[in-house]
Amino acid sequence: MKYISTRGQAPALNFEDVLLAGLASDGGLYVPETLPKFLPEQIAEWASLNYAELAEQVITPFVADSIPTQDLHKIIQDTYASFSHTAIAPMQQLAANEWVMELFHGPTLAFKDFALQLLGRLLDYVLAKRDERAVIVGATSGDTGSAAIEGCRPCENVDIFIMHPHNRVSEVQRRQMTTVISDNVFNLAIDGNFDDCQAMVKTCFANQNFLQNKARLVAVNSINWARIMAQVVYYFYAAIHLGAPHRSVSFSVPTGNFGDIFAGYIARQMGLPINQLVVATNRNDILHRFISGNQYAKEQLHPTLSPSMDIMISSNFERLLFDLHGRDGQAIATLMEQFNVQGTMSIEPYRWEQAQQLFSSCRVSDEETVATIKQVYAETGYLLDPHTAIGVKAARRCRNSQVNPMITLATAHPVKFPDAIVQAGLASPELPHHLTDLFERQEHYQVLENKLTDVQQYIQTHGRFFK
Ligand SMILES: Cc1ncc(COP(=O)(O)O)c(C=O)c1O
Ligand SMILES: N[C@@H](CCOP(=O)(O)O)C(=O)O
Repeated sequence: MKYISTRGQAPALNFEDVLLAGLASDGGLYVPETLPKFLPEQIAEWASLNYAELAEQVITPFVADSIPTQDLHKIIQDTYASFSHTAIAPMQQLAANEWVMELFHGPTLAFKDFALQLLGRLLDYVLAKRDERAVIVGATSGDTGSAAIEGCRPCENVDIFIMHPHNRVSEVQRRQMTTVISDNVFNLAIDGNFDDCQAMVKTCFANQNFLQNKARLVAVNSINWARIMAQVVYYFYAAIHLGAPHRSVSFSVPTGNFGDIFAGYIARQMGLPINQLVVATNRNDILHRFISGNQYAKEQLHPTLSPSMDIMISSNFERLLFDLHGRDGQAIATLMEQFNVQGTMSIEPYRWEQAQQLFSSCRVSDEETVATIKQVYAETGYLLDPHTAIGVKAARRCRNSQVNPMITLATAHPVKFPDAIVQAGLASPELPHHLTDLFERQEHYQVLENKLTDVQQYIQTHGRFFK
């Protein structure tokens, strides 16, 4: 399968090169040139598969030209063996036709493990085969960081530098990253917000001279197509569980960088009967303002009780725009340039209306988040994390059918965000066994100014490949 850039000027690549590429050389994001499509009969045959078996079916067409079947089989089996629940992504029913899918049974207790446990193994495999070394530079609002560290730390040929916004992630999230002591793991607390960190990652890809040809630069954020690919699987898993392909389902997705919900959009393009995708945002609502009013405009970023979604510039939104513009790379290059200069964009109404046919959106305040945690707990005894609560609230407000099951993605375990749980008047759950001593472990991280040159210099002076 070939992958092309959303800005139309970078060379088409195969999966292996896309995995290692991060951003395309023209600043765009890679997407498959054509998506694999599954027929209803084929999807129906998958009803008896477990998660890893299903993942193999869904992922194979994306990687077949780079990874032999038996190697992929082993990589996927190992990936999901690291999860603590035998169902991998269990479903919980809240009410009639209302479900949550728990995506927090991986090692770092957030949905990021689904893709980053796989991505680490794929990287290790490809780098070893090519005898190459990689420097990962990643940005996190809290969850990608620890999942990437956990997924990539065992990779012999990888150094991993993760930037998080200083004092803007939860203490559990910070400790999950900073207590990992390994000579290839580096945590940087940046005096800025997540957008600042993400912008530095993208600038590093645009100009890689700072690496002095010592290693290649690799992305662990959802700009890397492999992240999206792995996340497509659980949409199939949930939908089949609830009757697909014979029944359509809807999803509500707590959204920040638009990666997770974009994976749902891709699943639908591949043949999964999805009726509605609800974009659930916190106060940082740029995506809600686009879906509801065709206005994609930068505003100040505010800290909230759902810190992982404190994001303004949503990387994967460009992938959706590409499709809405008939996959015209030049049009996207022009649009993104306009957005970079003016900080705002709208698209032609007929294109926006096309998006509205599938996507709905809702902004949920901190007060509503806390009230939802409280309400759902009172109704069902089930404890939501604040991000999932935003998804549930948005689902209840936006759903366009009571007949199709509505599934909210439970993107993180509540133990990661005790502030919101306590504000809801509830007791924060206990840390799972492998993290019980998290608060006693020693932390290692470097606070840096929000300056690219400082970050790059840090990488040069600390990275193993520069010695
Ligand atoms: C717990 C949690 N929920 C939701 C999101 C939003 O996901 P996405 O950025 O893929 O839209 C994130 C971070 O990305 C997260 O960490
Ligand atoms: N919420 C994320 C932000 C980064 O998003 P990504 O999906 O592009 O890696 C986080 O927790 O770090």
